Amino acid sequence: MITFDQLVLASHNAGKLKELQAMLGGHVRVRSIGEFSDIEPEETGLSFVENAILKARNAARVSGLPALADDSGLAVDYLGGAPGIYSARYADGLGDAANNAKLLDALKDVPEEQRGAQFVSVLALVRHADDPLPILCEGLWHGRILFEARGTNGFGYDPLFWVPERECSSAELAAEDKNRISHRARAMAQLKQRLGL
Ligand SMILES: O=c1nc[nH]c2c1ncn2[C@H]1C[C@H](O)[C@@H](COP(=O)(O)OP(=O)(O)OP(=O)(O)O)O1
Ligand SMILES: [Mg+2]
Repeated sequence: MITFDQLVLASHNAGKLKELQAMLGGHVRVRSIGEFSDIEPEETGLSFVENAILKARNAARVSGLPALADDSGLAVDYLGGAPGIYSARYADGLGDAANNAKLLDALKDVPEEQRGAQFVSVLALVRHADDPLPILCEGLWHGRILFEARGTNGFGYDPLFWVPERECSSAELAAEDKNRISHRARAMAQLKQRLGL
């Protein structure tokens, strides 16, 4: 079993960091990549897995600590799984509001029953930068894309993601509730099991 007393979170996204900290904070001392570097590695992989490993290795390299990365995104059925690994860059780097506007526009004439989507999270944990055996965990969260934004909690595509099991949008969930049922929560539950936490 892997043991360590500190872990660096390899994310530059404040919303994601907050969620990962809330899920892990009680178990291990969590540091943030921002303490070590402001430079975001280019996400050149073709899969969530490749990008998660790439971000984790980069964080381990700059920090000298074990590192955990999340690569995540929204896969929309009607769009053949897009924006997927390109979710953060969907509107050419213009940010969450532009990404959400572009998605609403792409689905503007699509009826409710064809608006299915999944959030995907892959977590990669490396013990050091060259770790030959990263731990990988994944989580999916099924829902639907709304016709307009609802709610102000969370980040990213949360205002557009309808959560059938709660009958509200992801941005209308309290943080603690989202952190129990989200894609990231599911991946994290697996990771904790793997680590014996
Ligand atoms: O729970 C979520 N609620 C709403 N939106 C979400 C969620 N989870 C991922 N997403 C969206 C945000 C971003 O558009 C993309 C992740 O992109 P991704 O590259 O993994 O993260 P990022 O660039 O924001 O930060 P970083 O790479 O430094 O961890 O998917
Ligand atoms: Mg990113």
